[in-house]
Amino acid sequence: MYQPLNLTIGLTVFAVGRYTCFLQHFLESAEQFFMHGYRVHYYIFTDDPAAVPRVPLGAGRHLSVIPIQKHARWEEISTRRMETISQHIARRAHREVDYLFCLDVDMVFRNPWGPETLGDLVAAIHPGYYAVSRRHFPYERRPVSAAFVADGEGDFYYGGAVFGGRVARVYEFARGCHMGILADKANGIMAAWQEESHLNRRFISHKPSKVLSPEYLWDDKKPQPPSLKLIRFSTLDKDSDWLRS
Ligand SMILES: CC(=O)N[C@H]1[C@@H](OP(=O)(O)OP(=O)(O)OC[C@H]2O[C@@H](n3ccc(=O)[nH]c3=O)[C@H](O)[C@@H]2O)O[C@H](CO)[C@H](O)[C@@H]1O
Ligand SMILES: [Mn+2]
Repeated sequence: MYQPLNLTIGLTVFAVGRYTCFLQHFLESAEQFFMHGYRVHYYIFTDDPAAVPRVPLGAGRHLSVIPIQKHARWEEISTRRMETISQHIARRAHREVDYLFCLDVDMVFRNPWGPETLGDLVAAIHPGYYAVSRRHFPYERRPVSAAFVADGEGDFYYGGAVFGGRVARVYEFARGCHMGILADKANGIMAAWQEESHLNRRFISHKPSKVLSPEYLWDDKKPQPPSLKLIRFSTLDKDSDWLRS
């Protein structure tokens, strides 16, 4: 239905330090399943451009490698993404894409991810919390944090590994999260789940126009429940200690 609009879909992904090892599988699976038939622009942010594999791309699909610096702590690498994404949209991506998805790299596509995921502002339900009552959501609960969520607030707990939408909306969203992260940093605080906490805070005051089910953000460590018919995008089981050392 969106095809006549001739859209370009951007995808940002970060591969810093040892996380470059995920790129091959990520990109190959994206070529197979992500937005088939659309123009796609991958933006790969990495401290090691030479480590980006040369995955053959289909017609109308582009890949740009954007060098970034490596931060020492993994929490810093992960949370800095909000700043980098918003700067990248302002400088460049706003001219190049209509929609933008921002995804974790330690993941793989297993089934089609298509135009049904397009919306002004898109979030995905975290696979660990779709069947859990709201009071168990792991929101940041310290009032001193900019990511603070009071009891009784919030509809869903979203995963930090997937968000997107129209590029202008993603800019505002990522920038807002970055501002919260900066405020916390000034106070010497790291939110409970890093940028995911800020993302969840912001989605309460700026509700997503579309919420993706855990089909779009699964975790291979979990058994597939009968209610989940199709796994489209899933976290690989990984050795976090090795990756982050
Ligand atoms: C189960 C769990 O614990 N989940 C948390 C963890 O997700 P994850 O364990 O999925 O985080 P992660 O290790 O995948 O890091 C997030 C992303 O940052 C990039 N990256 C990170 C580190 C690095 O050295 N190099 C690099 O490139 C990469 O794109 C990666 O996919 O962390 C997230 C954000 O911090 C959230 O808090 C999640 O809730
Ligand atoms: Mn991840």
